[in-house]
Amino acid sequence: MSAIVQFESVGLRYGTGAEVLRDMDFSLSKGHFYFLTGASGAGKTSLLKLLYLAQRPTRGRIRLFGQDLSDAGRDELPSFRRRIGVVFQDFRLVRHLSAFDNVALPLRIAGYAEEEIASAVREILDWVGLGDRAGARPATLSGGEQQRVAIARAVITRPELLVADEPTGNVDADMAKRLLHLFGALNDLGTTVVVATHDLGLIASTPRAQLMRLDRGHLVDPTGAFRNPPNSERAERRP
Ligand SMILES: Nc1ncnc2c1ncn2[C@@H]1O[C@H](COP(=O)(O)OP(=O)(O)OP(=O)(O)O)[C@@H](O)[C@H]1O
Repeated sequence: MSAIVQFESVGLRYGTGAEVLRDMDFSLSKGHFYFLTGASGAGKTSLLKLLYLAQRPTRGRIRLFGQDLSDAGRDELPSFRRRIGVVFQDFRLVRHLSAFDNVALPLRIAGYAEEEIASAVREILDWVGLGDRAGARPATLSGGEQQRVAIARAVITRPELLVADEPTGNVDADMAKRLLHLFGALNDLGTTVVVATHDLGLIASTPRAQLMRLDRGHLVDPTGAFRNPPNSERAERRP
């Protein structure tokens, strides 16, 4: 199985502070499903930012889709970003656009026909249980509803890599399961999924997923970290 992401001796610091990520050496296999866990402040969001190219590492090398990012110029980054779907912790919906238009945005940018966009957006909004709120602006939606719009927007293009930061933090357990099912369906279509979460129940209910655990900026047990649950025999048998 080929790697979609490779980190080699990667470190990240903000400004002149101490490194918040250090000695990151790992690779993610194409088409796999990963959970990223760790205490608050361990560096999960920072690691995801490196994955969706909102931050560059302060040392080391990252290869994404087989290309070394240190060789990529700023003008090349948008073409990488188009291949990545992101669910931000704070949603980042466009305030003056309806739920429908927020979800449609990536397809419009990619130049799809309006007819195609309409059916795709309706389908995904139904999936996340917001079929009847398509015309609502973000300010009139609850936190959980906004989160579901953000998820719909991130998955609508069937990205090669989906990166989600606490995507079920604002929804109830039933909706969390449903959203995980959606991520699973996308994963079945070949998308590599990386989900940062504190929700151990979610992890336990997703046996296909592998586990990455961060402890104060360090990936714990890089050789054994990619198992769910860690060190189980079942996980050992994965290809
Ligand atoms: N823009 C920034 N400037 C300076 N320090 C930052 C910045 N963003 C994060 N940090 C610091 O980096 C460390 C890791 O933060 P990060 O947000 O990646 O952790 P996290 O595991 O996602 O936490 P949480 O679960 O609370 O979201 C923390 O010590 C944090 O204070």
